[in-house]
Amino acid sequence: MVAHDHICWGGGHEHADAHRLSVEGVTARYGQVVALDDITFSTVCGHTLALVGPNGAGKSTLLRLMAGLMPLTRGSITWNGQPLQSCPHEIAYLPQRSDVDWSFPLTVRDLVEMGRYPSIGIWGKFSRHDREIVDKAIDSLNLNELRNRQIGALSGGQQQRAFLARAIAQEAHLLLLDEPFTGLDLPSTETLGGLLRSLAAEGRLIIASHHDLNSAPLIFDQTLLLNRQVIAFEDTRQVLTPAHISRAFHKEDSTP
Ligand SMILES: Nc1ncnc2c1ncn2[C@@H]1O[C@H](COP(=O)(O)OP(=O)(O)OP(=O)(O)O)[C@@H](O)[C@H]1O
Repeated sequence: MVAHDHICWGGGHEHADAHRLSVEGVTARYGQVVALDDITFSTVCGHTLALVGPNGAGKSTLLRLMAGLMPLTRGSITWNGQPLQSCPHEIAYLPQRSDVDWSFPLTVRDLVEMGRYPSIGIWGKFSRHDREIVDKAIDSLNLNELRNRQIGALSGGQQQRAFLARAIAQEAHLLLLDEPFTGLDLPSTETLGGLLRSLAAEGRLIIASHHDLNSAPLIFDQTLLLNRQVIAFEDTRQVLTPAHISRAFHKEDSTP
């Protein structure tokens, strides 16, 4: 059950048998543009991981690669040693809000039910078990009162919660979120941050692109700082140092 309204401090919640994501030597191009060059990192469920870097650093590209929405030029992405693309049911991808057609006629419940499609197929029949999972996902994200509302008529924070409910209904362990905090006010940011920490503590791996360096340590226990290449990776407080940030954002390093 996810019902936290606060941002908590501290490290991730690793379990001995946690699922492992490994990204090794990943390179990706758009034509002649090298968007990512030799990216390597590895982590396990139980963590919230921020992708931080300047505009054009490759954050969205890395999320799209992991979601299987574009091909790798080189390298591999594995989930417990298997190609990640062989486990599509494990991946829930939440695009940037600007990439979603909010005018599409879809209620919150319709959206959350879509989380069951990877298991039952688009034309599959909903069982009582599927309906229970959908109800539970809606309930756990406090969306009961909004279940029949069109997704275009939700606030930004409610829209993110609806997409998270879909991911929970899917029973995915890897949640890939593209700039989920963009446009949210402080209370909504705190609510969503607390939810992400709770979802990770329940055994999922949350990876999100993030622009706000101040809130990053409050929400994410791990950070991958990148600018086409990896600048630093590991605990957020050790990654987001002035020296690393200067390197990533191409500023002068003012540290002695
Ligand atoms: N469809 C595309 N065609 C060509 N080049 C692209 C395309 N999408 C992204 N790029 C380029 O790939 C690089 C990485 O872009 P990406 O969107 O992954 O960066 P980002 O870190 O998510 O940026 P932002 O913070 O601005 O969202 C940039 O140089 C960008 O111009």
